[in-house]
Amino acid sequence: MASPKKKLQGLVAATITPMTENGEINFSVIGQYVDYLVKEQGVKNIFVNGTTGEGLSLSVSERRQVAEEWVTKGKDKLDQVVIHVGALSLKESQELAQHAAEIGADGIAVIAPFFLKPWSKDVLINFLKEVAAAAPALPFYYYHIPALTGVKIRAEELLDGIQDKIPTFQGLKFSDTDLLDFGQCVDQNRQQQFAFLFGVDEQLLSALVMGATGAVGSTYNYLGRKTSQMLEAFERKDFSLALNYQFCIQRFINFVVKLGFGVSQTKAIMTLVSGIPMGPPRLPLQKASREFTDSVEAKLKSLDFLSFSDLKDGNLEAGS
Ligand SMILES: CC(=O)N[C@H](C=O)[C@@H](O)[C@H](O)[C@H](O)CO
Ligand SMILES: CC(=O)C(=O)O
Repeated sequence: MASPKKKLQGLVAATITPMTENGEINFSVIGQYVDYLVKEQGVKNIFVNGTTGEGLSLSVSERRQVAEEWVTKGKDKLDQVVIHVGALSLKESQELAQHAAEIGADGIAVIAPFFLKPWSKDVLINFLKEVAAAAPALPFYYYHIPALTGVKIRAEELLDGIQDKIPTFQGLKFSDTDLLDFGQCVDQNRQQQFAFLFGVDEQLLSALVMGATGAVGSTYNYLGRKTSQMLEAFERKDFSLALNYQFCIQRFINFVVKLGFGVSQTKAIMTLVSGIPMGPPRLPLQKASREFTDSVEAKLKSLDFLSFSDLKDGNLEAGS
C-alpha cells in the first residue's frame, strides 16, 4: 500500500518541456517555471513528462533528467510532483517508475501502451500492475487518453476491482469527453478515496458536476488563476459565476482550437504569457506558426481576464 499521502486535488499543471532552438532540453528555465506556476498561477501540483511535456518523444535518459529537475526545483515550493512513466516497453516504464521513487516524486501515472496494444481490461491491468510494482511506495494513477493511445477500454470497467490488483492505485486522470464513463467511475467508487482528475480543460465544469476531485491539464500553466476562480465559485455553489468563468476559458480555447491547437501551440502561448522561453517542440511536432503567435497575442490583449502587464514584444521573439 502506498504510504498515506494527502490526496492529489485541485489543479495540476501538465508541464511543458522547455527546449532550446536546437532541440535540446532547456533545464535552465525550470526553476523560473516553478516560481511562475506557484506565484503567478497559484498552481502547486504538476504532472511531468505527459502529453504536454512530450514525454513520449524524449529518451529515457532525458525523461529521468527532466523528472529530477522538476523534483529538485519544486522542493519546498510545490505540493505534489507526479511523473508520467508510461512507455511502450514495460522495462523502460519500470525503470522510470523506480527512478521516480528514488528521486522522491509524489506519484506516477501511466498511459496504455499504444503500439502493440492491450485488447482487454485484464491485459491492460496486468501491464499497469507490473509498472506499479516497480514503485511500490508511490501512489499510482492511470492516465486514460483513448484518443491518443487508441486504447478504448472504458475507464469505468478498468476501475472495477483495480485495487485488488494494484494496491497503490490512487486515482484516474481522465482525458476524454465521455462523461458517462467518467461519471460511472465516480459513482461506482464512492467508497474509495480515489482522485478523479479530469483532463479536458474546456469542459471541466461539467466534470465537477460529475464529481471530479481535481484536474490535470495544459492550460493550467497559464489559465491557472482563472480556473481556480471557477473552482472556488463551484465550491460556493455559485454556479452561474462558475459558468461565466468556464465560458471565458472556452472562448480562449475555442479561439485557438480554430487556429489549430496542440502541444506546439501550448509552448507558444506559454512563452507569450509567462515570458519564459519554452522553445520549439521536437519532431514530429512542428513549431507554431508566426501567424498563430500573432493572432493569439492580439486575442490575449483583447481579453480582460488575463494579466498581460509583462507581455513584452521580446517574449514574442522567444516563442516564435
Ligand atoms: C490532448 C491533450 O493534450 N489534452 C490535455 C490534457 O489531457 C488538455 O489539457 C488539453 O490540452 C486542453 O483541454 C485543451 O484542449
Ligand atoms: C494534459 C496532460 O495531462 C498531459 O499533458 O499529459
